[in-house]
Amino acid sequence: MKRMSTQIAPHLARLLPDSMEVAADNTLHIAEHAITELAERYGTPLYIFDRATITRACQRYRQAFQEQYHASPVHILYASKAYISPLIAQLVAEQGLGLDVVSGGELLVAKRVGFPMEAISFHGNNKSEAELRLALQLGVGRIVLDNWHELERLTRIAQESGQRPGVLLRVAPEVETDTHRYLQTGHASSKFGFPLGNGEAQAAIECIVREGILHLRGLHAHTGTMLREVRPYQEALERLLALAVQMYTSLHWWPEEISPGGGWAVDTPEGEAAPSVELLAQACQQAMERSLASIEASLPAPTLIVEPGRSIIARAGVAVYRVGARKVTPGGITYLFVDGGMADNIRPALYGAHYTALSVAAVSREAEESVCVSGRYCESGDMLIENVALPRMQEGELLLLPTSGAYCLPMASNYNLVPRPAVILVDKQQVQVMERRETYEDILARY
Ligand SMILES: Cc1ncc(COP(=O)(O)O)c(C=O)c1O
Ligand SMILES: N[C@@H](CCCC[NH3+])C(=O)O
Repeated sequence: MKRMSTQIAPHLARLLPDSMEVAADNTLHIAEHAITELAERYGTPLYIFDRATITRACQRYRQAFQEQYHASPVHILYASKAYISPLIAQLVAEQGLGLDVVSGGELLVAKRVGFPMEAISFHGNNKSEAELRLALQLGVGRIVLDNWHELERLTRIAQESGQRPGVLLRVAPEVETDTHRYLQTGHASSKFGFPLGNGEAQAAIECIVREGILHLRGLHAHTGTMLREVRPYQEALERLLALAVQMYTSLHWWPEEISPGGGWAVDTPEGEAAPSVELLAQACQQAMERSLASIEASLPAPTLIVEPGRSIIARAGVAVYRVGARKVTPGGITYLFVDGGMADNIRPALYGAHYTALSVAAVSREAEESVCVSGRYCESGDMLIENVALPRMQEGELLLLPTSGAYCLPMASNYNLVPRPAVILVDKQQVQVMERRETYEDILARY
């Protein structure tokens, strides 16, 4: 194998999984498996996850917080909405991380692998009665309450079952973030959380504490995703702690746990590097220190919970498509049609997210043309990449899209009744099928 840095521009190499290399024949390999062979064996579109990259990302989070954050104990929960399968849940548990789930489905994946339930936070803004009952039955560590309806629903279920579930109160901390409008979650008019400014968060805490039916373990906020600044994390922590002080004064209630959520950015194809996780850990340390120093009473620093999703899994995953056709329009646009598209990756259409692509078999060949990588779906907006420079690719060649590990498959659909792709997890020893390719039988079985 050759070092990738001599074959691929450094800003592109940084987007690839740790175990990806360029072989002597100039084709891409992952964990010593030729991508061309994996595509032959498992078909395309194929999503490939690199075990080593995920493991290191988990370790990096743990180490960064161990070294930079000393104010209180820390729990790192992997946000499974970014991508989950039983194998990923197992891997994350082996690395000592907990899990953030957002539905009964994600919770059942955790259950299937015997994930420690105490290490799970159950999120969502409209958890059903059945989902709440499931969480209670499984003994989930904390249910994150989003609104009054959930509070009432869970209180009733807890009374009926005689259990006292642990809960966090999700607060909309009124913190602005510099990210796509659809990715902002902590502003005053966010759909998530109890508003802070109008006193609802305070009233909810009072209600839970006075009733004593639920065990209010702490406070939670999540301000957005693809965040490159530490400011929203600091502001969220400071506002949550200020709220805690207010509630201590009025109720003598103090949180055991506090969370500024997840949302840390990853490197972009445009060459914008994500700030380090160490920086995030330092920022949390500063915010906790500052806030606690301003409190007169001597109160213990709450355990910190962080919930990274994208920054654990995005770079570990690549999508491999086969080129089916090319078309040059009279207007001069060259389309490269691939066998997947918006149904396995809605992010470009939904958020205008940018991806880049490499030719699997001709990595270091000079770019010869600018193309629009377009999917197979019946939508003009089905463009995975509007404009990317590539060597001239022919029908049958393989195209690889880096940083496809987060929020592509979890948002995949059966649009046009196309079966969903196969997903594999690789390391040097083995290739494991995480999700078999969906079949027409699977699709028809639902009718
Ligand atoms: C409550 C909560 N926690 C954590 C995350 C994970 O975000 P990210 O994948 O950007 O780290 C999200 C998603 O935005 C979220 O809504
Ligand atoms: N699905 C989004 C992130 C939403 C995270 C959940 N609040 C994305 O692709 O970036």
